[in-house]
Amino acid sequence: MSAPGKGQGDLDVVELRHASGATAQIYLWGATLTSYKTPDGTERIFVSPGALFDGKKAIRGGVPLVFPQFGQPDKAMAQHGFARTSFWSISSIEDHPEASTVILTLADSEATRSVWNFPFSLQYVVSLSAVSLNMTLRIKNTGDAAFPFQALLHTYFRVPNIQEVSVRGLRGRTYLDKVKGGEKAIEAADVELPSFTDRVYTGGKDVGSGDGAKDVTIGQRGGGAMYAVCNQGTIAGAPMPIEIVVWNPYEQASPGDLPPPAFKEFICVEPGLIGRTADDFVEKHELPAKAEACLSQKIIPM
Ligand SMILES: O=P(O)(O)OC[C@H]1O[C@@H](O)[C@H](O)[C@@H](O)[C@@H]1O
Repeated sequence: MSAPGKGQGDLDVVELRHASGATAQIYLWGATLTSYKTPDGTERIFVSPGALFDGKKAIRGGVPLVFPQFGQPDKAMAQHGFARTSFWSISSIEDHPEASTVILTLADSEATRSVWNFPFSLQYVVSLSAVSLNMTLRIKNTGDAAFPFQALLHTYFRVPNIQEVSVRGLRGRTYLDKVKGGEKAIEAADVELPSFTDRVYTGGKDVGSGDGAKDVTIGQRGGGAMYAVCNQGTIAGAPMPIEIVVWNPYEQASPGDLPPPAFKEFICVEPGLIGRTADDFVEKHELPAKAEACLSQKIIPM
């Protein structure tokens, strides 16, 4: 039976337990998913051994939610926004034969309005089945005027060794290389990460067509896939191209709460609604008054 409980630092968590034996754990602090185990008991998500569970700093690892900004274009707001450093509320926890599901919510408050003055409500649906984990962030503009926003699911996938990982499905897409000062290039091959990597892949023309072309797989170089990942997004009902951030800091850029060599054990592959045009991340998306945006990632461990 899925249920709320207590996690590290005495923080509130929801434990999802599906009848198949699959489990997941989501902290109300940041609505951060910190564990996803398949029915065989294998952990699929990485959390840093240096992660803080103090209700102050974002949890390093898991699946932090990035909203309403990516990075820090607006210096008055924290990097990656406030969703990952807010206390969320439980709306429902349900166990059904096909899936166990939790719904968490967050709405604007004095604290959020002081850094981003828009009314909104977020709903985060995490659904665990025998074969997959599905995370969907719904963003509702509850106000009377459109607002600009960005959103990502900042997933830290657990991998045996970052140096042996390759990401398939991004070939042919333009990317912005943050390690090279924002230089643009077209991806010619499967993505490998032999060193510090921080790239934003644009949503290709094929992306969002609903034909499965948006799928990305994470696997061993020259070997089999470890994860099939399906990323989708809509704004006001219209399918959107989904950008994908691929990040691993190696030792060079590991932050303080990620003590080396912990970087070896994950790859971030983060679907996002980042920029309004396919190759421009400067102009944010707009969510019209009363409209809803939706961003989801489905993970199928192989
Ligand atoms: O340290 P943070 O705020 O969690 O961010 C981690 C990384 O998140 C990625 O999404 C960004 O592309 C990186 O530039 C950033 O360093």
